[in-house]
Amino acid sequence: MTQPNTSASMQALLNLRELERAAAASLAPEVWAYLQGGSDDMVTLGENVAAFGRRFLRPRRLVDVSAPDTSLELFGERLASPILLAPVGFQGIFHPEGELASARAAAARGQRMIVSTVSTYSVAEVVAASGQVPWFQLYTTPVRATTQALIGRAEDAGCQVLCLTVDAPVFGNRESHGTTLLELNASSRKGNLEGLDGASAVVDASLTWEFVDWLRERTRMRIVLKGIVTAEDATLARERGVDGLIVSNHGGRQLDRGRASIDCLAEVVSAVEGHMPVLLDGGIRRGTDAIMALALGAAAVCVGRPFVWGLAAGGQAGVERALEVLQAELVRGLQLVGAPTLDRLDASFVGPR
Ligand SMILES: Cc1cc2nc3c(=O)[nH]c(=O)nc-3n(C[C@H](O)[C@H](O)[C@H](O)COP(=O)(O)O)c2cc1C
Ligand SMILES: CCCCC(=O)C(=O)O
Repeated sequence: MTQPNTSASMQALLNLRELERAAAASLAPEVWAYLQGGSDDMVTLGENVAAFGRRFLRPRRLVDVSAPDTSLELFGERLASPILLAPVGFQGIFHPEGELASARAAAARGQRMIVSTVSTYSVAEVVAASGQVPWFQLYTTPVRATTQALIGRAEDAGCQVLCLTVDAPVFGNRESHGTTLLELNASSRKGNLEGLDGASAVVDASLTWEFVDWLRERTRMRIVLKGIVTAEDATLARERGVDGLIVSNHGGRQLDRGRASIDCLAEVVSAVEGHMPVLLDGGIRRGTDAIMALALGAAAVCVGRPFVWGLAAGGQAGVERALEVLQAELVRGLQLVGAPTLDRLDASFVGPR
């Protein structure tokens, strides 16, 4: 049964699980499988969520939490919330308004969106529709001139932050959704790549750290590497003068049997020694998950599937609801753990069982 796209029906959905159920009912089975799926046996996909479940909060008492504030400064910008919308490609398959709806919702809530290279609508269309300038996620084609033109489009749209995805030299083995990704890549609209030569291949198996230098010479955007999961690579990124990192395993869709994102965070944070912000994505389903990540050193977090559940269930209103639910959980969680502002959080708030 398809849900009516009204704010009122979205308001009735109490948490992300309910939005997930509504999304499942709205999407064709192959689109649902593409959204939910991962690689191989989907061990890492499950771990991303399970690893939050193995951690517990250590709340502090008798702290004045009457004026909670979730704002933060990131790359010279004041953000209202540390929860960002992760880059998710081909959003037009989840709802006809795709990224335009997601971006309008993000703008309405003062939250930042990251637009994928393979977005249905171009980053310029997203800016025009929402009035918000997103971050841009970069997949590279083997043709450097094409990549350069793509970066130019992001710059022309006003983007200040470029997230280079580094966990996809090839695509993961997506048994759960068969050839859907390849078909999408071949047949879906990709607004950012229209009119560019050699734009059908969006990954480049020959990419190395030299490409980060290449990027640095060609753009003034901040460069963030998305997909770093080890201290070793965090150190290399720091030596290359990268501006930020996103600890991520691509929502368990690339390498299977890698560790959960939250299990990779501490070593990455410790390797960068405060020299750049470290973000995290993967498995965040409740405000308390975000609190754990922030307490363990993440400057901010991104959610992927959760906002897409909203998009599928109710377009812009659905994305707004997903973001609203998570933000309300974050605020209440901060009050209940005794940390009215994000800078009060540290690792002492998280413990094992
Ligand atoms: C349907 C789908 C499409 C995605 N497309 C992209 C993409 O185009 N670029 C990218 O860097 N990551 C992509 N990702 C990964 C997300 O940015 C993010 O790392 C992941 O979804 C986070 O995990 P979560 O879904 O548990 O929040 C995609 C994820 C999903 C579920
Ligand atoms: C061209 C690939 C984009 C989608 C993607 O990154 C994913 O399905 O995980």
